[in-house]
Amino acid sequence: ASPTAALATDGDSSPASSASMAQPAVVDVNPPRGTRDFPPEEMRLRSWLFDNFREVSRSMAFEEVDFPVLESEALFIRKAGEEITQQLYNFEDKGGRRVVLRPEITPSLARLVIKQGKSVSLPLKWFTIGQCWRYERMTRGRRREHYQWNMDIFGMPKVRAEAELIQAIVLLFERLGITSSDVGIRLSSRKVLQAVLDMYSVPQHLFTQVCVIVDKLGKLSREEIEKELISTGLSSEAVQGIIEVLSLKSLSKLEEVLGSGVEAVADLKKLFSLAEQYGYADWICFDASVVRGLAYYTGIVFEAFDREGELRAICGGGRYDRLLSTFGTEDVPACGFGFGDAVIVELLKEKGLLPDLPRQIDDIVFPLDEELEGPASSVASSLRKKGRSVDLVEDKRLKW
Ligand SMILES: OCc1cccc(Br)n1
Repeated sequence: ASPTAALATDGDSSPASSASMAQPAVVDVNPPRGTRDFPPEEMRLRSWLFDNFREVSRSMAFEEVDFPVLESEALFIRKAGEEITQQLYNFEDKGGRRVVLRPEITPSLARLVIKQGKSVSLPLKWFTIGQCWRYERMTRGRRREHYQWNMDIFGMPKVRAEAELIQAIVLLFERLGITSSDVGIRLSSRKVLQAVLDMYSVPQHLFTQVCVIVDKLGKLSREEIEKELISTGLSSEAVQGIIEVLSLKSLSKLEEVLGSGVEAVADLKKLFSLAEQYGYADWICFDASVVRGLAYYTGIVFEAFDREGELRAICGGGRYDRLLSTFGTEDVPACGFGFGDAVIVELLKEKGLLPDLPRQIDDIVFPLDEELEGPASSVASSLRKKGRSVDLVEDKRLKW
């Protein structure tokens, strides 16, 4: 019954008279601001997308894991000024604990790796699909929740891990009918920025803050970026050097600037060579401006974007070799990505790639009169036991 009908009953179980049915609902039937309902048709699309996430994860021998949406706030307190930590959906629970609706999943993955400690052998290849939250002033009218597919590898220090994760992303796009002319994957390494900061003797403690600022390239004007960089204490010479290197789109040019034998260049060259072997070289391109906005990335970073339209980031990720030590334990090299459920659906709509997902019923059993209700139930039951989807219908539909 619709909420209106439920609210309009006159105290007993039967619906109230039709006159009172016209009254507006007492409670707002919309979901909380920034959140979504998934009625059957939308839920079929979401399940189809998640089934594709799962099938790619299975094909790459990743194991599914899961975590509470509710996490300790301490897992997400970082000082680098990231948007994600400034929009925490945080509160104090009835036990006085500081908790959050998680804004991302990587810290939970790291927490479980630490919890399991030596009882697991490396490398670990884990995936999960889970809802993530942010509390953003609704001035921008953006969503406050989305579902994210995460794939992460723990204990694989070499670039092979990044190459595996990028293949997973390409396999997903190909399963959905998206091609490398629709979408590209930009990649770089935070070691590029590290090398530039070293050239200008910038103190190491500024590294994550600088990464978070330069991640806004393309969103803020160059002047605003320069102003924010200067405000961290960088010299104008260092700021110009950073902007110049981050505008590079050619690996050979980068090698000219940074010199050969730089680890960043070696890593990227190795990744491009692996990409040829995997067969997805036409999907990827080097772009030194890619740094991603999460403080804990330490190496290669990548993001998929639509080549037309607003160049939205569809998914992104990177290497985070020093996240575990921020939780007080020894580091395990790691890398992973997050892939949201909303931008990809917008892209599929724009490309005319949304699948037709009709309701799936194998049989309808319909008792022609009351005497047949019993036999209809046994027919439906035996068909269901054979695995068929059976809709046992009433002879009268509730009119409301
Ligand atoms: O990717 C940033 C993000 C985090 C949580 C919720 C939403 Br919507 N978006």
